[in-house]
Parts: sequence; C-alpha cells; structure tokens
Amino acid sequence: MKIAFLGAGAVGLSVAGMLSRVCDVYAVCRKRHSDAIQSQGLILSGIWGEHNFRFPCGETLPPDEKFDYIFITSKSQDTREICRTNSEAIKDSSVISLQNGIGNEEIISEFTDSVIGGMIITGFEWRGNGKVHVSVQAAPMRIGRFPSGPDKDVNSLADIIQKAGIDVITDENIRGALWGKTMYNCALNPIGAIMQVPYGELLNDNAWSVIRDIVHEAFDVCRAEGVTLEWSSPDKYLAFLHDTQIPSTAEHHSSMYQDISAGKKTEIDFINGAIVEKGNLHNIDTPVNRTIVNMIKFRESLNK
Ligand SMILES: NC(=O)C1=CN([C@@H]2O[C@H](COP(=O)(O)OP(=O)(O)OC[C@H]3O[C@@H](n4cnc5c(N)ncnc54)[C@H](OP(=O)(O)O)[C@@H]3O)[C@@H](O)[C@H]2O)C=CC1
Ligand SMILES: CC(C)(CO)C(=O)C(=O)O
Repeated sequence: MKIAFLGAGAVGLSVAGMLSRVCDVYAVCRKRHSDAIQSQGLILSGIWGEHNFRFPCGETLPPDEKFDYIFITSKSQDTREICRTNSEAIKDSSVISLQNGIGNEEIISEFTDSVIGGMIITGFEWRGNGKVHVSVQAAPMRIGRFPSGPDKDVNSLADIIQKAGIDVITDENIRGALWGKTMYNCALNPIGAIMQVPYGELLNDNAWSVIRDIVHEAFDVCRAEGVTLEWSSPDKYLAFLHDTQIPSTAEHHSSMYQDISAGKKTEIDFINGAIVEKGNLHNIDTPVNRTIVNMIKFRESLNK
C-alpha cells in the first residue's frame, strides 16, 4: 500500500507519520519541513504519543510513482493549485481531503472521479520545522465516499488508518459530516481569531449571542442545500457545541487564530464565506456570517 500526502503541514505530516508505521508514505511539503524530517525525523508530541517518524518527503512527488491513495492536507485556498500541479498523479488515484470548510471535495472532483471526504476534529500545532504537537481531540476521524454512500475503498483506507493508531469511523453521509464540522468552525474560528482567545472563552454570553446567530443562519443554508446534519435543529446543535464540543477542545486556539497570528491568509472564504455564498444562491440572507467574513478580511489586510 502506497499513500502520498500533498500540501503536508501540521495535519498532513502528523497523519503521514502515523501511517508510516503500517504502509509506505510520501509527503509533499515545504523544503523547511522536508529538510528537518530528513535530518531529525518528524517529531510528534501530545495526545497521539511521543514519536520520531522517518519517511520520505520532498517538494514534489517522485515522477512516475503510483499511489493507492492521495491525501490533500493543504489549506483550502491551495487545493486547486495542488490539484493542477499534480493532476497526472491524482487522476488515477482515490483522493482524500482532510481539510476544513466547504468546497474542497468539489474542486478535487474536477481532477479525479474517486473523491473521499475526510473530517478530523483534532488539534495540530506547529512546534518548529518538522515538529508538531497534537493538542486536543473531540471525536474520531471520519471518512466516506463523497458526497455519500458506502464504499469498499473507504473501508480499506479506514482499516489502515485504524491500524496506524488513529481512531477513525466510516460515514455514509460524509457531506453531512463536513457541513457539521463547518458549523463548528463557522461558530468558533473567526470569533476566536478576532478576540485572540481559545475556544473555551467563547462560552462568554456576548460571544455566545453572536455564535447563536451564525449557527441559525448556517442551518438555514444547510437545509436549502439539502444537507442532512446529525442535529434536527440549530438549538440542538448549539447545545452539543456548548456542552460537548467546546469543553473537549477548550484549550485550543483555532487554526484561523493561528493563521492571523502568523500573518497568513485564512480559510474564511471556505468557512463563513461558503455560508454567505451558498446563502446567496438560495436567496437566504446571512448578515451575521457576512459581517464576520468582512471582519476577518479586515484583520487579514492589517497583516499585509
Ligand atoms: N491544524 C489543525 O489543528 C487542523 C487543521 N485542519 C484543516 O486541515 C487543513 C490543513 O491544515 P494545517 O495542516 O494546519 O495547515 P498547514 O498550513 O500547517 O499545512 C499546509 C501546508 O501545505 C503547504 N503547501 C501549500 N501549497 C503547497 C504546495 N503547492 N506544495 C507543497 N506544500 C504546499 C503550506 O505551505 P505554506 O505555509 O508555505 O503555505 C503548509 O506548509 C486545513 O484545511 C485546516 O483547516 C483540520 C483539523 C485540524
Ligand atoms: C479545533 C480544530 C483543530 C479541530 O479540528 C479545528 O478545526 C481548527 O482549529 O480549525
């Protein structure tokens, strides 16, 4: 079994490292990370254990090599460029996105007929080049044929991931799971980034009042899109967010906060921006999500 990772950063290198215990992996990542991994190995700390993984990596895929599965683990704004650059390798492989937001699987499906959606609700933080800390985990990874349905390729991938020591379940409604994760990211990431606080602080009454509006708007859009979520109403989801998801990731600083702090562009267009864009298609007004997008873009512009 051969598995490649494209756009391997905090998430991709960590998953690649774990999988290197049970199959052949190759990670396409930035030179600073491949240099560090070649000299000292990938150093992984935190709740997935203390590890030093050695596996091949570089700035491009080795030519003419075939992979059974290819993971895309870049930020969403880089998905299209990565697919274009690697279109030859992608067209004959099963391609799995482990990214946040709405739209990655649709982009990937322009390049291959075999798309697997992946949802990971674990926190990964950089601790230096080739060094990642796994901080929190709210649920097992989920993978499933995109947009939905059972699949034997998905089952064999899940077996390998589980053997590598990562908790995973297969999901016949992965589109719903991805929208469910996006609901969480819409609610928490931008306010955490603007206020520069970890998720746990967002139980504050004023923050919660904004979160409630974000989730109600996002729910309306999900319904119009025909997405089946695990929760039958926005209030049921808000109760789950409040009582289960926030407590189990309370210490985490959202990836959006980390991007803003590092002076990078965020994934806002694929998170709250996707709610606004899909809302427009269905004539659903999403004023709170729109305001949040504008605030994050303003924040990004201050970094330029
Ligand atoms: N970090 C987390 O805790 C979690 C993140 N996610 C999601 O997973 C995805 C990845 O996140 P994360 O791992 O944190 O992101 P990172 O920024 O750590 O990793 C992505 C890496 O891909 C690199 N990259 C971009 N384009 C290319 C390219 N063409 N060739 C090679 N490398 C490239 C980036 O380089 P550069 O820095 O130069 O852009 C970066 O090093 C996102 O969608 C995120 O929202 C999901 C769950 C948890
Ligand atoms: C909380 C976490 C790490 C869960 O996967 C996340 O989605 C993010 O920071 O954007």
